[in-house]
Amino acid sequence: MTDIDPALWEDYLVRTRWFAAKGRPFRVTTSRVLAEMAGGDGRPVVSIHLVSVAYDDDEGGGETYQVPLSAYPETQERLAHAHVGLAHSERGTLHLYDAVHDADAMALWLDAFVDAEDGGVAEVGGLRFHRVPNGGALDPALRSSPMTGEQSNSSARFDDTAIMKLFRKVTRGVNPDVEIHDELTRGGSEHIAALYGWVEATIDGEVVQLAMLQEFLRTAADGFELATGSIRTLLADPEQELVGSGGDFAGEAARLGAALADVHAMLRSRFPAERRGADAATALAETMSARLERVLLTAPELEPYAERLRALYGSVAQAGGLDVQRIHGDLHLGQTLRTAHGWRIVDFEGEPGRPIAERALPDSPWRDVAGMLRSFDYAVGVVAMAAAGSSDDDDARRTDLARQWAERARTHFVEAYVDALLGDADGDDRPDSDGATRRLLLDAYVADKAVYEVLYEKRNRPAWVSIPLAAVAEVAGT
Ligand SMILES: Nc1ncnc2c1ncn2[C@@H]1O[C@H](COP(=O)(O)OP(=O)(O)O)[C@@H](O)[C@H]1O
Ligand SMILES: O=P(O)(O)O[C@H]1O[C@H](CO)[C@@H](O[C@H]2O[C@H](CO)[C@@H](O)[C@H](O)[C@H]2O)[C@H](O)[C@H]1O
Repeated sequence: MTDIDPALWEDYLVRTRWFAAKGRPFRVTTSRVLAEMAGGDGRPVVSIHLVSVAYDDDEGGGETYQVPLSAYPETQERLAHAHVGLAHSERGTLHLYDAVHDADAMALWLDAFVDAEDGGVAEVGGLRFHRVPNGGALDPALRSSPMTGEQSNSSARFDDTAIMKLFRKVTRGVNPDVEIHDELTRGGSEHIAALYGWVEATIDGEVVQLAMLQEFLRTAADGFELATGSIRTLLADPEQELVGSGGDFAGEAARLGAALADVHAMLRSRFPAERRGADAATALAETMSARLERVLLTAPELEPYAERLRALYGSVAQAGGLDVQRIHGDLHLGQTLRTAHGWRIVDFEGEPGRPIAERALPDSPWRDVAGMLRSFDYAVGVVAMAAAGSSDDDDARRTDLARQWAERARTHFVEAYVDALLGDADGDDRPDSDGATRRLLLDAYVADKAVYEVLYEKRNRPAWVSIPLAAVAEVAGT
């Protein structure tokens, strides 16, 4: 494959969901072909490109993205929606498509995983395909289809058997999603999708992990869809009482809280975890304050709440200590799936905006708990936004019911989490489980997440900024 014109990459990147730079000025600095998998038998040649971008704004910085392309000498009507552009090679003009959408291309990944066999490794075109011992059996006849949800990465499922997530932002070293899934799979966690394998390569002597293969959860329903569905059910009949109605989410929220506590307990036992001293609380407060000051530059609408938030973070600095362990790091309802066998948590990659090395550091589990609390609030906010404009006499009652829904979901989630935490076999009182510290940390993490979301929404879904802004106003007590 010959080099691809930077203008083609720039035009393509802004059309994708996974490109993080929405609205920021950027340029493609380099692109290179990392690996190439030969086609044949009606399959395309697939080349895996690494495309680096630099940002031309005050924030600066840059990222490298993985872009696998399938190349055909003729245009492919079936892939029109995934067309990337044209390239010129010694083989003539090639029509390039996003390989994740191309079942004939994804078959090359599947074949390589099949060749790796249980617990083994296969090398194909510069990539290493690893299979975990006792992972699922893989049939080479499985057919892939791309997942269609809003994603930071790109996934394709192989029928009902497995799902492969291709990491879009590429960083050197172990990917936290692979690392955590590997440990939790070995530990036999019931609340994740088991890891089947992963793909990696070596660049300048360092490992980069490019994709992850997991159990496909056939009966899964997205947690955020379930929550918004439950609110819609509730509001459809504003006469009804929440408790005991079909729209009450308290039971699901409690089961989710217990599932998170179980995952946290296993993470505590399989990764470093410790009680840190006063310095850790001060450092946490500084990190939260630094985020606030950074986001204020782009979101001046946060200014009226800034003083109160600084005071809240100031109290965190006085907390005296902090229990830390490996956590999820970007937990929200969209990272949870309700299956016939209970809740599962997915996507342990951490917060997409943070450097990968930072995401693997031990952190407070209350960050995850707060992430879920924010998500209950989002579910209510999204339903309210969809209903805006259509007003009737029951509006006040609906607002009240939605508020009750969020309150019950929050309370049941946290109570079940804390109950499971305190009932943990180790019997000690970690992490930060005294009530006052917990409430302080939860408030601060909720505020910090809402501040993060203000920036996230401004860049990705400007119409949604009002949801986290309202949360900031609430936590700032204004
Ligand atoms: N093991 C799985 N089985 C079924 N669906 C899954 C599985 N893992 C993820 N999904 C679906 O794919 C979506 C995106 O997965 P996720 O890991 O969150 O990707 P990203 O890192 O791109 O955000 C999830 O919200 C879920 O709907
Ligand atoms: O799932 P990702 O790792 O890509 O997380 C990013 O995108 C999320 C949106 O898809 C974003 O989550 C925010 O919106 C959700 C509703 O769509 C809501 O449930 C979350 O509470 C809210 O934070 C997440 O913040 C971002 O990192």
